Amino acid sequence: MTLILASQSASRTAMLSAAGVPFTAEPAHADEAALKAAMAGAPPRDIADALAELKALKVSARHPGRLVLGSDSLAVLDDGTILDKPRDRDDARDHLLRMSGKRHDLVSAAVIAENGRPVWRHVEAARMFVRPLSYSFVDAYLDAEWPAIAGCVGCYRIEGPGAQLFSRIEGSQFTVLGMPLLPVLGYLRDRGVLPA
Ligand SMILES: Nc1nc2c(ncn2[C@H]2C[C@H](O)[C@@H](COP(=O)(O)OP(=O)(O)OP(=O)(O)O)O2)c(=O)[nH]1
Repeated sequence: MTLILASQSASRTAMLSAAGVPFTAEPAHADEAALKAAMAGAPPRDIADALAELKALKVSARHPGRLVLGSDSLAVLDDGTILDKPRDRDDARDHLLRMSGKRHDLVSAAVIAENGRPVWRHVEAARMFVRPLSYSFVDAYLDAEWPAIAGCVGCYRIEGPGAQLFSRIEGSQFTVLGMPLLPVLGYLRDRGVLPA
């Protein structure tokens, strides 16, 4: 049985395709803003988990008997500030300068739902150590990467020139790309979607 990915994220669909997972993608069109507002002040991992669950449950309700995977990512600064995707190029510049020379966490959550109920969940964080960034570097980076990074929390494509932003990363690159892929693959093996 093929998995349904409740997402319109190019990065998430690319990850599952590259990993050889049989799936179809269907956007959830969930009201993420309302949930984020309702959970203001909650731990970022709980927010990412709840958003992933919201997407998975919404699509699962439309597909009885199918496994549905929802995912969400947040960038969390060391003072607890949560950064979403940049509104525009100036917002991306602001995000990058706020992250310059500091560590932030890229938190990615995944929830799998079946028959409208969550049956599996996992949250992971990658620790991202941004090197000190000059204004000229940031402006040249945005000249090259805007608007390609418009859909990316953290304002980088780690698989692309975004790698130049970091002195070190701790954790899985998959988590940065948009989901804790290896635990997801483990559950899919448990459920017979992938070969053991
Ligand atoms: N290709 C790439 N994408 C990244 C990177 N870092 C973050 N992203 C993307 C993955 C997700 O599409 C996006 C996180 O935003 P969300 O979790 O709200 O998902 P999005 O709205 O894109 O799609 P979805 O809610 O799943 O339909 O940021 C990266 O380094 N490379």
